[in-house]
Amino acid sequence: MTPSRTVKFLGQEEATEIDKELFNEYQFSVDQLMELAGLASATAIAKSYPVPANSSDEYRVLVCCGPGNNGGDGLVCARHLQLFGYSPVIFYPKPTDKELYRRLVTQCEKMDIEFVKNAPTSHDNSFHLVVDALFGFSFKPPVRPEFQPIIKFLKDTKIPICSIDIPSGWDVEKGDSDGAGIAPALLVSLTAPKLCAKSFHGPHHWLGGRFVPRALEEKYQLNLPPYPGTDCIVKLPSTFPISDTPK
Ligand SMILES: NC(=O)C1=CN([C@@H]2O[C@H](COP(=O)(O)OP(=O)(O)OC[C@H]3O[C@@H](n4cnc5c(N)ncnc54)[C@H](O)[C@@H]3O)[C@@H](O)[C@H]2O)[C@H](O)CC1
Ligand SMILES: [K+]
Repeated sequence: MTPSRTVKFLGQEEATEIDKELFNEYQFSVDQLMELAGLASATAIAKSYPVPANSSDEYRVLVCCGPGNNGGDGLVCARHLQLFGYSPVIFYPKPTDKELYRRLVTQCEKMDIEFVKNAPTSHDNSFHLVVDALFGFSFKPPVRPEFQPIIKFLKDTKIPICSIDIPSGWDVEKGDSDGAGIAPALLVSLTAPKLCAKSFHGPHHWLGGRFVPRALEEKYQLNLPPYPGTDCIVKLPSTFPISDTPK
């Protein structure tokens, strides 16, 4: 029988296990993978929402960053978005006191990327896009009180949301089970989609994080689609053939 080539959806535990294996067995550093994750995210955004040619208006993007590695991906993404011609503004309410994060913040500050202190309100229409880099695959519901205002903004806003790895606030495995969560227009799944991606019905689903060694892909039977040429992202169909459930 021909082996199934449908991409695998990861449970929370398996995503964590693969992440650990990349760091411990394959000896990647967080900085390396975060740079590729953030670059893939910015590339997916640029492919889906290009800056209009010959426009003199700023293309403002609000990048909301959380306290973990998902937030780090957001800081990297903001830096690349600026290099791609966007005008990112960062909301980073709980900066992580670790050297890696301090360096990422310094890089953004030195590139004149603005940091805002207050969570935007749903009346704020000054942005063309919002990047959701609040929580990734380590999120455990419910959202703690300090992040509720920004999640409320993401639920209420009409501005297209681009989520990195997980739509924030969604259960990593059950997804948006009650339909009351945020509704991103774009999702960049990193390494492989997580089970929650089955609830994603937006128009732009990308796979990024082109750093998975072949042996690791085979060990976890990820069945990743081929990346075209030298691209760092590949488009995933919005509706997947469902073949995998966590063991
Ligand atoms: N292998 C890969 O694909 C890589 C992915 N990357 C990105 O890393 C995140 C996972 O990062 P991690 O640090 O493990 O966790 P999170 O960012 O998801 O969040 C942890 C952070 O959030 C807090 N938190 C958890 N639950 C709640 C809650 N209910 N309310 C409020 N706060 C919460 C927790 O305390 C932590 O502070 C992955 O998704 C990718 O985006 C890497 O960058 C590269 C490798
Ligand atoms: K996210």
